[in-house]
Amino acid sequence: MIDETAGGEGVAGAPALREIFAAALAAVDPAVAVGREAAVVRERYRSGGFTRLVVVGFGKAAPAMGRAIEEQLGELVSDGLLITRYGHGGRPLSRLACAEAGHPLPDAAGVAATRRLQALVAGAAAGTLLVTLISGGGSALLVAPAAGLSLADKLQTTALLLRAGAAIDELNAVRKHLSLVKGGRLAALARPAALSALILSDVIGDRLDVIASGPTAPDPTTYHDALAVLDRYRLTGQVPVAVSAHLSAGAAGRLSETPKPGEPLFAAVSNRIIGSNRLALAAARRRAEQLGYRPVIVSDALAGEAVTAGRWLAEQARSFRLGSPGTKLCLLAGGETTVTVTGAGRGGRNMELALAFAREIAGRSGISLLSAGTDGSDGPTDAAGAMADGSTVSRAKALGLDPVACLADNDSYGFFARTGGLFITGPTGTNVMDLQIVLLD
Ligand SMILES: O=C(O)[C@H](O)CO
Repeated sequence: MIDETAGGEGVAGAPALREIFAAALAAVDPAVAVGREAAVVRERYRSGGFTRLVVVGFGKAAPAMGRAIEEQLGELVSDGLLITRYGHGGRPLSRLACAEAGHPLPDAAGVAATRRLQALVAGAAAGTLLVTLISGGGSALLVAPAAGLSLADKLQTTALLLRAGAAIDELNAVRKHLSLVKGGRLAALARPAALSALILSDVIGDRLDVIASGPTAPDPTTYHDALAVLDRYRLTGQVPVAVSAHLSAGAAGRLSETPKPGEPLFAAVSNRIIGSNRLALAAARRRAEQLGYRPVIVSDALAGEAVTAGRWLAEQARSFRLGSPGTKLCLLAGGETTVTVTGAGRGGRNMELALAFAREIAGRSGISLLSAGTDGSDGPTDAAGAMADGSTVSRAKALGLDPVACLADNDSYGFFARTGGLFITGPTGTNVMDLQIVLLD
């Protein structure tokens, strides 16, 4: 998946950090993950007596997943459409069409592509198996505003929630109740066809109803929950009038709810998580062991401010070092942190975490860290993340760089670009959040 990585020069553990990260990524390569499931889909198709196989997909990994389906099940595929982010389509597919659209904010191209996808799904008759490929970013890319709402209404609501710092389950509880396809409604549209969803999870806890706003999963949330989210972030009076009117009408029972757990329509739906951060962590653990480290997964749900997470990881490193002197250890964490931007610099959550970590371990030998996004991008930069060790801060100071000032300015990219810690992979084709690898040599 990644042929070559660059960066991390001067960081003591860089070669092992790179190897462990590459092993984690290989385990969640969409082609490998879809390949593992292809036999299950083929068997369902055969034993269920299906006569047509239609493929739809949406998310950042949709093209890679679609390509794997073509390779494994190509002769069965009658039709299909994928929707991905601008610039992520890659080389043309042979049986599936691929449309590109706006992400993280949806756009008119997304609405148009979703209309085509809805037509394909609604037209699937009994005897059709609809293979649905779902990955992170799906909420923005599969976009069909509910009746009475416009794309602008959805855009404004999403932007307000993102800026207010709403968690992904909260954001998606609202999105599900403003949509014709999210929150299980795509599965409803597919009836009487049967549906097999293959899902690459990019959310902590792998909740089916949260990943890409759960278009094929039962939705445990309600219009009341969506209104409660707006209330929690004091956005009730700020979202467009059409949005609050829609949610209030739903809460008053005047609109149909999203399909709920236990509804008969889900009897024909199989939702399978084929790749996740936990799977990546498990592969990282195996590779670390092969390299002679004792691996410890210290968190599979690392969230909150990146700086706080970086300090916490440094604290873990110090206490594991104290508790097991002389043992080669590999501490592993996974999840997705956030950055509250107050400065004018460039950076991303992984680089910011690594900078905070570097400050805490400054001057110590035998500790190194890699923090990186599995999709190969960290914030609006060309880096996946950064590496740091006990010499990072002194290298920075020798260059006249002040780590505290860089952190205050959210300029972690500038910091690591000059100290040599940037970790660059290019787009990896997958997305299962972030990984942190700490080596204690
Ligand atoms: O699309 C989304 O909703 C996020 O990437 C979480 O899956």
